[in-house]
Amino acid sequence: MVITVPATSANLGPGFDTLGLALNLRNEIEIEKAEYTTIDIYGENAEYLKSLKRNYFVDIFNDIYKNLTGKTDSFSFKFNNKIPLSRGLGSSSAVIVAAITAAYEMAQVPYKKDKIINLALQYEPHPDNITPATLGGFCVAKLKKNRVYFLKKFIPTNLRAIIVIPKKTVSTAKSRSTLKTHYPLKDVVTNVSSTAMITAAFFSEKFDILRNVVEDKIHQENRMKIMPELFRVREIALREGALMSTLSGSGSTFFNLAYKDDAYSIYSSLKDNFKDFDVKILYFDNIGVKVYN
Ligand SMILES: Nc1ncnc2c1ncn2[C@@H]1O[C@H](COP(=O)(O)OP(=O)(O)O)[C@@H](O)[C@H]1O
Ligand SMILES: N[C@@H](CCOP(=O)(O)O)C(=O)O
Repeated sequence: MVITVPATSANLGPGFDTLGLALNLRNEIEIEKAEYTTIDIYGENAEYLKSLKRNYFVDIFNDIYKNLTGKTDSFSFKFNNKIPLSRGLGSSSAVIVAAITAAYEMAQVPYKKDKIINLALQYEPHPDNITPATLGGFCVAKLKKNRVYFLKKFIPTNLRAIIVIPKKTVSTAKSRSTLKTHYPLKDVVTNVSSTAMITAAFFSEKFDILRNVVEDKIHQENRMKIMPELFRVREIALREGALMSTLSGSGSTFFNLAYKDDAYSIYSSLKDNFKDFDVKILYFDNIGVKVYN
């Protein structure tokens, strides 16, 4: 069995722990029953992942598989990773969602994708990566009494993502611990209104308005201070015609949304100005986690 899962860009600026979308940059995992467990890792951060005593995917897969079957069978795992770790592209969510889905598939227990999302919460307590990683598209998600409520919108094919990936890693957990717990009412209103406008823009496909309504007062400026170059990334992207330019998740990646006809000029300007960063033009993913038997 082969399972693939997309990278995700969460928050989209003001939509902290709420908004996220899926990118066509996918991890691929090949799993077969075996006489004894083997793990082969290729692609992004392969040497680091091979150096770890435990594998996050295998641990989650075995947990869920044992809960479903009562057994601890052996499997061969072959990872071909395209999502860089700890760069704000939802690598941990991709692992969680793929591992849970794979366990259900190998256990041959029927499931719906909302089951995957709600089970993933036990490993990642914010739904803004796990929801688009599971469903694809643009997702708005709310956590209430340990259950995720979500809506998904297909992202039209005339849009592109231009992502700027610094070498610097950011641990999401550590980054979250630095955030304030109390905010002035005016800042809260800024985030509420901006998040509502972004959601409405995606659902109505009225994207031009994004140039004027994306503001965040909760986390971005604080997080971007660890890499001041990111303020310049945003300035150049918006100058070159990006519809919105936001920190991707907890960072360090910056996410830029553009019409496909504007994407290359934004890409070129960013590539010319940030030679040490990896800059990519990506299609969006509207499928989410996918299984090929
Ligand atoms: N492909 C992978 N295989 C195994 N573990 C992974 C993989 N991708 C991510 N992880 C785990 O998730 C951690 C990164 O999670 P996190 O700090 O939330 O970064 P991100 O912003 O990419 O989600 C890694 O340190 C590793 O423990
Ligand atoms: N809402 C979360 C999103 C984290 O995304 P990641 O891709 O950095 O894991 C947060 O802002 O902490």
